[in-house]
Amino acid sequence: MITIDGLRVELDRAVILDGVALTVPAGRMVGLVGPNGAGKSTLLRTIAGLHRPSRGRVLVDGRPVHARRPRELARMIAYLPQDTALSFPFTAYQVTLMGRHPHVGRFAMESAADHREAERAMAATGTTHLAGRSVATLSGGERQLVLLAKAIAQDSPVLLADEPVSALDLRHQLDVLRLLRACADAGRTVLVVLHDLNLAARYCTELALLAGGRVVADGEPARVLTPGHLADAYGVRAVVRPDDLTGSLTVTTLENQ
Ligand SMILES: Nc1ncnc2c1ncn2[C@@H]1O[C@H](COP(=O)(O)OP(=O)(O)OP(=O)(O)O)[C@@H](O)[C@H]1O
Repeated sequence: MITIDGLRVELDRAVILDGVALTVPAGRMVGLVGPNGAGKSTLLRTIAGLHRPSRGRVLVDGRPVHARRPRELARMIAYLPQDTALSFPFTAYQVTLMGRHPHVGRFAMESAADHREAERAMAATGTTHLAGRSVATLSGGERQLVLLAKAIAQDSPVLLADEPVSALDLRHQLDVLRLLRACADAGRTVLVVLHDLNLAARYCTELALLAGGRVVADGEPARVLTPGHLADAYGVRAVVRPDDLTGSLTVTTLENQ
């Protein structure tokens, strides 16, 4: 579904990503992990068509993202940004319903089916009780969940989420990652930026570890989360062990190198 090859992205004449290659088939949930400033958000934004590669290519469903018209791209890709600040006083329901816009005719109103999708997305993200609230008055976590509802309502084959659990409590973190994984299991392609390596190992089918604008390692969590890769990428000493309870890997950091 997503093919990235020899990707170089420059912003304000600085090279942010270089030589990035990544292939993500449908039905996978890939966690983008790596230190601050590694280029994770830039990579997600480039796949979303918001940055233009200076070299290489980003194909979604076989076509370069930049060759697609915005509306067509919005039907292919839902993008949940890291910054969830919303300055307009729309209600949470109106914001969620905006996820349906790529599917609504130019001068048409949302159909009953669009409303049903929005309601379903709010139920799936546990935000139904916020429907009538102005998004300007929501807490950071509530806003993050409503923007996820909007992305889910968009019902696109590709879902890109930049740190979707950064403002969430323990319970909501699990709910959201379970929901994203269910989207992948249902055949969507999910790319998610996460800082919590334990959650990433538990919920993602694959990981891509970025550092300094390059992919240090990618593949199954056990291939990526090795002490050597973590030392290279983060400059920390870490122990990686299987967790008896979850069955996935856990990373314990010992100290900075
Ligand atoms: N418009 C820009 N002009 C110049 N440099 C930029 C621009 N946008 C981002 N950068 C730089 O690119 C690098 C990668 O940024 P990016 O936001 O992709 O990192 P990240 O891995 O998502 O980091 P974090 O985990 O802190 O969110 C950073 O050093 C950042 O300062």
